[in-house]
Amino acid sequence: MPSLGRLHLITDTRPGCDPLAVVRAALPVARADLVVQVRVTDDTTDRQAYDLARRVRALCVPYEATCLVNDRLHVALAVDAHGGHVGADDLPVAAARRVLGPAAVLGATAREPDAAARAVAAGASYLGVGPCHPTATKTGLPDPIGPAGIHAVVAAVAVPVIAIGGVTAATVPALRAAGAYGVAVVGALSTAADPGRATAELIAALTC
Ligand SMILES: Cc1ncc(COP(=O)(O)OP(=O)(O)O)c(N)n1
Ligand SMILES: Cc1ncsc1CCOP(=O)(O)O
Ligand SMILES: [Mg+2]
Repeated sequence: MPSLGRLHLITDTRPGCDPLAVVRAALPVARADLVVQVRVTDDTTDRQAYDLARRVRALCVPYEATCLVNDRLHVALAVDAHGGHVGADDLPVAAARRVLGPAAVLGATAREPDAAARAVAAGASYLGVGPCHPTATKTGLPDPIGPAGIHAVVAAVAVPVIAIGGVTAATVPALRAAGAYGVAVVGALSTAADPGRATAELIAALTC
């Protein structure tokens, strides 16, 4: 299993976005500290998801960056990704582990300590925890849990906790102080005027 990167770039495939351009800008800056999670909108076909994931996987190779696929684990297997990420509407964690196999990176979403501990017992190798802060990227989420909510989960599990939801370079220090191993971002990179520079700022915040 590759060591987990601290900066998780989640692809933004909403209209007007260019996810491959963002990945290309981030990779030379973050290199093996980068995890690219291929996440597509629900109306994306499996063929389109496969094509994007195949390209992302190839881009990651020279940088030894990790490539994961959100939700669609058959796409993860098809492109030989390092693993996948599942949440409450996806395959249960134990089933996802059976699909991906023992060596894969498997992330699971958890918002509170009990669910987090259950996800780890079922085979999650890291947890995506949030939303930490308000986000415009995903609707229908519960209230933000803040750094204190992150800390509660960190105290309950022994796997890396990746904080997600409204994360920017400015909010990283408090999340790290709460025990987050890393962060996952969509908008902080996909809407950045200069995604390479935004990547450098996030990496600097994560490593100081
Ligand atoms: C690192 C990380 N954490 C949480 C999520 C959210 O996953 P999920 O709850 O399944 O929601 P969708 O992303 O599928 O809409 C994530 N993708 N990555
Ligand atoms: C998929 C997801 N799950 C919880 S928050 C979120 C979206 C995070 O996007 P952003 O980094 O733009 O707030
Ligand atoms: Mg999901």
